[in-house]
Amino acid sequence: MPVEETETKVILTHPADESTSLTILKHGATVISWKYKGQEKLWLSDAAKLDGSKPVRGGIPLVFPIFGKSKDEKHPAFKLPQHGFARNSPWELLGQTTENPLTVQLGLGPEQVDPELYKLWDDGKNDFTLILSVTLGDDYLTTGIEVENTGSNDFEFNWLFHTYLRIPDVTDVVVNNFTDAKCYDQLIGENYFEKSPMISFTEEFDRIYKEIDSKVIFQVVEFGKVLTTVERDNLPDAVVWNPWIKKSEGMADFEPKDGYLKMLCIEPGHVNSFVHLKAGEKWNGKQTLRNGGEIKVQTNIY
Ligand SMILES: O=P(O)(O)OC[C@H]1O[C@@H](O)[C@H](O)[C@@H](O)[C@@H]1O
Repeated sequence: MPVEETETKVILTHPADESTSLTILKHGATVISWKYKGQEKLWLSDAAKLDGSKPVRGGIPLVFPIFGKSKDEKHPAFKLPQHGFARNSPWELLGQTTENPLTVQLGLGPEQVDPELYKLWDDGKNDFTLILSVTLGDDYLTTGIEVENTGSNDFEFNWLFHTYLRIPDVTDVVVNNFTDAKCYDQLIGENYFEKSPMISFTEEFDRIYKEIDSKVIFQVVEFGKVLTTVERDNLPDAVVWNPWIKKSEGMADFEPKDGYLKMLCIEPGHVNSFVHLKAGEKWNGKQTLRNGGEIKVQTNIY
């Protein structure tokens, strides 16, 4: 069976190769595993809560309608917890949409969100439908989101795929194609242009790269070999995050404590500015993670 549904999960198995599969937890519609030919490509904490009591520490949590915590008291999302409520709500499997490549959709509307949480966004005034499409390709995983404003008032939101990539050792990898991109470094609170030809990791890392053209891809490269390629559609920003030693120690659901060496978050999103969505309108964004790839060097100067 290419698509199997249990009470808490949806499992997709590639019809031509059962060693290629993925698992989606209905809680948060979080993809918690993507195996390409038997090799796990996503990082999931050993202490991740998979029972719906917390957002999942690992896989691909979904960030909506706010990235981080709003600092603007007057903003409609000010009262929401960090990263909003999509990653912390029970999504529903809508069904399989295509056989080749294998695609399923999951949906979320206000009625599924904890009412106490939903109320914190603009006093519960915003009516929306989220549809997540998850595709398991031969050597890729695509997650696409459609946000529809089904209400009568306009609203604004951030979207982000908080993707935790599993890697052999973060100190051995570099990531390309952020060179000359605008960047906000969350650790020092400063804006600058990224100047490194490749970014590398030797300490805590938390940067928002902004307004990067859709045709620019990001690649995680280990000793000259591409491990994973990240492609984006209509998601201009990308957060790159590694908690390193101290921050990992402070997260109860982060295990093992040296797990930061085995993970790197590359998070395509629309977070530098809000998407303004008029009543009745729809917005779409998409990321594709591809196993391997040829090294491609691109610039952010146009
Ligand atoms: O602990 P959370 O809410 O899952 O967030 C994890 C990280 O998410 C990243 O996207 C942020 O840039 C970090 O600042 C944050 O620490």
